[in-house]
Amino acid sequence: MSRHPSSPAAFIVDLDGTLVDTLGDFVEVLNRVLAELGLPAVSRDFVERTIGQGSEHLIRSTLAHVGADADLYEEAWAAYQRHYRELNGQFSAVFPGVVEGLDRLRALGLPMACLTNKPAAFARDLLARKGLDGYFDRVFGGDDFERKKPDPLPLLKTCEALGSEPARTWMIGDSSNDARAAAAAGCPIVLLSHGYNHGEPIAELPALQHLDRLDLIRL
Ligand SMILES: O=C(O)COP(=O)(O)O
Ligand SMILES: [Mg+2]
Repeated sequence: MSRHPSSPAAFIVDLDGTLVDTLGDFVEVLNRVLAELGLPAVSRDFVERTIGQGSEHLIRSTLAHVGADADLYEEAWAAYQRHYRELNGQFSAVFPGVVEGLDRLRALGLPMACLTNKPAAFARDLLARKGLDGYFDRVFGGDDFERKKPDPLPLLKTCEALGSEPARTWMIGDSSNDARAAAAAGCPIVLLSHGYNHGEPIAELPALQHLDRLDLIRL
């Protein structure tokens, strides 16, 4: 029985910037790819501003940023996959408060999914390597649906998979992609401040809750 109308019935949790600080992985992979292609390296700042919309967007933006020919995309994509598969998680860390926060969510006994724009295979691998895989009934990546966040489709499909109503399925994320997708899907949004929001302050986006750590979530 629900405690009040907006009490959660399920949770959908983003991965990069929300559960795991993966910026180091992205920087390392991209710079290995660029070195292999004989192109200049990119800065951590550039990568932080650019991640969140999936690997295709990241690779295309990176090639454009270093002034490379867009025709290099296929080669860069293949190299990106190879390097990412190999070092996934090695330059990443679980954010403080995440394990405690997930424990608090799990204690409610509600269905939980991880939904990221990262390719699903990399997401599953990263969750397992960081010991976070056991929390989720379902894991969906950017290649599981026709469109990625900020489109609402991935959230609506995930609600369907969890058997939960969007209005009572809380999305927990770190960027405007999560916030826009949640708003369009009709899901309440909880935003974490420690992630990557294209260089914009996340506090400016409307949310049910703004948190500095996941374990501070009000349930
Ligand atoms: O763009 C990505 O690959 C990661 O994005 P996420 O924040 O949806 O996990
Ligand atoms: Mg994110």
